[in-house]
Amino acid sequence: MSDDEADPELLALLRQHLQGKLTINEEPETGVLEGAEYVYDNAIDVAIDMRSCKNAAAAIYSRMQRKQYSPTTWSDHELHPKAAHDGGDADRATIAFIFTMDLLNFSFWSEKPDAERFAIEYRGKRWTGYWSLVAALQRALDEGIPITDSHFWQNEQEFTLDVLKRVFRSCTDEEIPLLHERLACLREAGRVLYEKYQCHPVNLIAAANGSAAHLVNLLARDFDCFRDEHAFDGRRKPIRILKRAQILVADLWACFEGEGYGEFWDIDKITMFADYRVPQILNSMGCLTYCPPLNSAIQEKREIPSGGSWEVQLRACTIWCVELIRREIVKEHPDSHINAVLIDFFLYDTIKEMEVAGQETVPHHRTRSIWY
Ligand SMILES: Nc1nc2c(c(CN[C@H]3C=C[C@H](O)[C@@H]3O)cn2[C@@H]2O[C@H](COP(=O)(O)O)[C@@H](O)[C@H]2O)c(=O)[nH]1
Repeated sequence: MSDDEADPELLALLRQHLQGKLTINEEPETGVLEGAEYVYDNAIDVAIDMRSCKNAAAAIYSRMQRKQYSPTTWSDHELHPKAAHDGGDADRATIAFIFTMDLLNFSFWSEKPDAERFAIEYRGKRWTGYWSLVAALQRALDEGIPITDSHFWQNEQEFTLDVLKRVFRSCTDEEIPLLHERLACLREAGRVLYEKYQCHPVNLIAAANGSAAHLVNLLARDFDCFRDEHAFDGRRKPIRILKRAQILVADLWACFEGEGYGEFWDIDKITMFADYRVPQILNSMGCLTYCPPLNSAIQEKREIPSGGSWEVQLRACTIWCVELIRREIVKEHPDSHINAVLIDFFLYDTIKEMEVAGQETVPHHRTRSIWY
């Protein structure tokens, strides 16, 4: 066959595709990692130190091994719901809990001293930060408030701002940040679940056909409050961070231990979750470094605008930094089942242990938004 004659088999495939008879199995992609690398390549205020990343990879791997870190670690936390693994009503309730939790999983940081910051009293303990959210939801359910029911979220007579205030009532004088925004997230989610998913997030999972990336894309497509993407540096396409959409998929995967409602064949496509804690520990390990003005803003606990160049560079470079650490671990330990989700969970839990032990060496950055 001369060079200018096309391969007849390829022509036949192309003809079938054009006639819609052939669906080339396009693997869903979220685009998060592509955007993170683009920002890293164009960042001037945030940098990644490769030597520190190599050292961090070795330290993280050995500590994860020692702690036998796995998806089951998620359920070890006393406040997290436990999967029944039978696909019945209990598991549906767990899905509704995790969906509600990750709708509201943002912005708990406070400038007040520990004794005065927003805190939830539950099961005889004071919970702050992310755990205050989980405690508040568990307490509401114990008190008969159907806070995880999407019908309730849409009922403006029954579910008022005052009811949400009660759900998040603090044992200090400080209220939970962004209370109105949290109500708006629940109202929107209730409407979308009613319009598209027969009022329950279990139908969202079904629509994803076992793909983590597809579920993330459905969340970003259908819910404004999950569409965590931002303009950067004049680039035509926004940078997709999708932190709460991704952590929702990861929490389902971890809670159900990769089975049943937590089974995603492409879970390794999920990146770390760009919050305000993981950048903090990566900065303290020397992996992530900032230009002097940004570093001063963080050290002096000045607020950094949501969606601004500094903040997008910080979040995207954190995603890329964890990806480099993941690649380093996989290169040194090809048989390890470590993915970005487990590295992220491990880093978050580690910085929280450091916080409790008073061992934080650098502050986390302060941005107030519904994205993280
Ligand atoms: N990247 C990342 N960010 C995470 C988490 C979690 C909790 N995940 C649990 C599930 C499995 C893990 O083992 C954890 O036990 C919360 N956050 C975010 O941090 C911030 C809260 O910080 P603070 O106010 O100090 O509690 C806020 O943006 C919140 O969305 C995580 O895992 N990864």
